[in-house]
Amino acid sequence: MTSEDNSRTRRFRALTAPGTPLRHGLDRIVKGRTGALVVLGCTREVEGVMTGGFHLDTPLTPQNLRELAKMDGAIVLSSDLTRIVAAGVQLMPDPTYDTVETGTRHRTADRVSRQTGVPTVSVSASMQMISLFIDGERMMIPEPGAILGRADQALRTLERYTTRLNEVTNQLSALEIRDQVTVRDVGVVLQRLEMVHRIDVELRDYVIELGTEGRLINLQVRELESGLENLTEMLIEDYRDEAAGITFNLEALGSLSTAELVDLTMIERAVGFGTSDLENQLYPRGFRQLFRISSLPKAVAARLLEHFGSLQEIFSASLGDLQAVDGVGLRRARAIRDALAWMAEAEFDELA
Ligand SMILES: Nc1ncnc2c1ncn2[C@@H]1O[C@H](COP(=O)(O)OP(=O)(O)OP(=O)(O)O)[C@@H](O)[C@H]1O
Repeated sequence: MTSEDNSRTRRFRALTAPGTPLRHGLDRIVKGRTGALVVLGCTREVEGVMTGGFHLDTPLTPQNLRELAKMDGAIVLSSDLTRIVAAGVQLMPDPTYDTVETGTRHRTADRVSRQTGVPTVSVSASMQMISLFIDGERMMIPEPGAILGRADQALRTLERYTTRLNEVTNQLSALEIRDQVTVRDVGVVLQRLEMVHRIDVELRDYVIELGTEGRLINLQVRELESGLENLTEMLIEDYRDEAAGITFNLEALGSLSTAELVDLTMIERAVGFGTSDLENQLYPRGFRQLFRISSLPKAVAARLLEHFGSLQEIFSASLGDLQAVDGVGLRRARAIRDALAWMAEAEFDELA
């Protein structure tokens, strides 16, 4: 599936998520056990398969949808999903479109969606189930209760993963300050970062499917991930060194299977550390550490690194040395020295 397909599917899943008028209407139909076939747009291709029925052009409200679903035939919505264009429509898609669905309602929904490219929704009267047919696929629209259970479980996993990620990131900071970082130490952080990323993607899908009921989950996810937002970019700034053969391609982590992700040598190979020895020492530039000094403007931090070349050099710089950098006066130089001293103390405690 291309990313364009993916975002189209996400859009329609969002449109059928709890809180939308369409979903309210569909839920009422499920409760009323009547079933329905709804075409989510009225293009020329859709008009080509429509016969009979009533032309309405009435607002899409849960009540209207529920009432019109009592009639035999399909309901056709306007392409912006704000109006009901027609009801009681007989759809006549080309029967040569392959479908594995059983039951005429679901077969028709599948064929119409494939033939016209417009998504359709079927509500099964016998199974009390809502399905979305889009781009040749059928997706069940689960009940919010079922998604909430899964989302809750994923949240608990995310909580464990972010705690561990914070732990290994703090350990990495301590080692960076001691100048004792190895490929293994960075590999462990990347491993944990990717695990958090994967569970985050899963949770984002749940949030979309839950619609308005997903707001709390969304807040909890943001809360758990606060402070981790720029970690990927900072690690790249610190460790990518093309000249030394360290490609540090973090996108490659996404191609590792779950089994491969637990193996640090696979991570090292995918990302590209320029060595296969996990105990090999690495020399971070120090972006991540400097950006932790809140009073220091980012531009000045970047200039400091450019001037000194590495965090270790900044650590051993005198007040006078620091002031040689554009934007650093005596006060700022003192603030940098104090912050670094404080950091060193805190990080040595971390390793103790
Ligand atoms: N080609 C079609 N165009 C419009 N509506 C249709 C079409 N085919 C089926 N339907 C609608 O689906 C209804 C149920 O048909 P049928 O019992 O064959 O479906 P089903 O797939 O077994 O559905 P369910 O899972 O709801 O029992 C029909 O009464 C009609 O309202």
